[in-house]
Amino acid sequence: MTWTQIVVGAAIVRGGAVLAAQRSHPAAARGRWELPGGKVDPGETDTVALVRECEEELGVIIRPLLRIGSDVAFPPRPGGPPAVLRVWLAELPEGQPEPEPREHLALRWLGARALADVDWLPADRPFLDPIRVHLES
Ligand SMILES: Nc1nc2c([nH]c(=O)n2[C@H]2C[C@H](O)[C@@H](COP(=O)(O)OP(=O)(O)OP(=O)(O)O)O2)c(=O)[nH]1
Repeated sequence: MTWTQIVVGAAIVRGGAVLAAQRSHPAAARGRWELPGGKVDPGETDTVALVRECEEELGVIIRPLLRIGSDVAFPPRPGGPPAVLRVWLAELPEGQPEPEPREHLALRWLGARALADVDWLPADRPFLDPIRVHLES
């Protein structure tokens, strides 16, 4: 049976803004923006992977709240497994430090009106509307 690589992303919301992260690699994606997160490892649950990746990338322990949107399929890569991006709304529990860009070029908190101001990776774009709804609620 074919397996699907799940990539999890966190829409970390604070004070009406969401945290966007600027990729450093590979060259084709360098400078573009994504949600913090990464690949789910074998045997790991999605949310365990989400918390682990965010701690590695940002130095904070997030709290996932609820899934938003639907899985978005990445374009197939020759020889690679099918892969999808799956996103959770998340929060930074009180007492966590300010997120720092340990693996990204930069971090930005974007309010609803600034959401479209950065060059998001294509798979992230379908999540912008559900994120906007949460930022405006
Ligand atoms: N983490 C994350 N990855 C995303 C998003 N949107 C998007 O297209 N991707 C892509 C970029 C990567 O190809 C893949 C995520 O894998 P990753 O973050 O573990 O990538 P990586 O290059 O650091 O890992 P690796 O290939 O070196 O194992 O999904 C997003 O919002 N968050």
